[in-house]
Amino acid sequence: MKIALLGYGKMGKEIEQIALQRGHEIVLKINDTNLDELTVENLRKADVAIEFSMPSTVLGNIDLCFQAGTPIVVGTTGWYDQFENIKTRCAEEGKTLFHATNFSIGVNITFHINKVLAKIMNGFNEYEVEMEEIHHTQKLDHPSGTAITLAEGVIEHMERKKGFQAWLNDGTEAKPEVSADTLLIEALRQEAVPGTHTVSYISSIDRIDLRHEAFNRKGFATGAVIAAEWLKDKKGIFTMKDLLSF
Ligand SMILES: NC(=O)C1=CN([C@@H]2O[C@H](COP(=O)(O)OP(=O)(O)OC[C@H]3O[C@@H](n4cnc5c(N)ncnc54)[C@H](O)[C@@H]3O)[C@@H](O)[C@H]2O)C=CC1
Ligand SMILES: O=C(O)C1=N[C@H](C(=O)O)C[C@H](O)C1
Repeated sequence: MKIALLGYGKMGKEIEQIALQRGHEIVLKINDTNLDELTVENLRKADVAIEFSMPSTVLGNIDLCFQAGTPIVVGTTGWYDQFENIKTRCAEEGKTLFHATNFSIGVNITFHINKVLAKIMNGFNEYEVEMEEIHHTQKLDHPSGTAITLAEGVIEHMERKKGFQAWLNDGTEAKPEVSADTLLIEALRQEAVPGTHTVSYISSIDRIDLRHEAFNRKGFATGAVIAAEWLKDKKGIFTMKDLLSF
């Protein structure tokens, strides 16, 4: 396949390696030094675009791919307030978009177990639930997209939680007081951490942790390339649940 990489930073470079290993060709690589090459005409030369840029640039890139008619795989996080608009546009205009807050298979297994665990813990009110995400210091958004998906999984299955609130624990703000029906997500930023997520259930006598720790970015990159391959000849909006068989 001919692939356009929209965002050639940490993830774009990792995806390039995996894509080449799997026999694909990179026909366009965009970062902030060559934005003049980011055109509808150039996007039409690609079978698929893989988008890992920034919260402030992702919507423009989705729009350009829709204009070009080029299917797009979106890994960028921090734009989900616009998700329903994009979903509607994708359906109305007959376009193709694959999105995931996390493309790693291990995280998607964790998403599944998280829902099962929340269903069980719904019956055990003596446990409080909280969440922690740790990422590298260059990360622009918080909480992470993955933490949002995990929080949504808990809220869907646990009656005593109705929403979530994020706390960037960087020393500038005290831990917020949250109401009993709010799930607190603590975001920590530490040098070079690719992504660690923990959902904890804590009672006065014990603690259960569901934790996923990425050792590097290979899992995210491999999942994104597999999604791009899977998307070939499909129309509509998809995510990892459509691709995986559990
Ligand atoms: N869904 C997933 O599995 C994963 C998602 N991510 C998300 O992917 C995004 C990118 O992450 P990183 O590669 O670590 O960031 P990064 O900061 O290393 O790379 C972003 C790149 O985008 C480029 N860029 C700037 N303007 C652009 C434009 N208009 N169009 C295209 N590219 C542009 C920058 O020059 C930079 O090279 C983040 O939102 C991150 O949260 C990261 C890892 C996994
Ligand atoms: O910015 C990152 O690096 C990551 N972002 C994604 C997220 O926000 O969940 C996925 C992964 O955790 C790495």
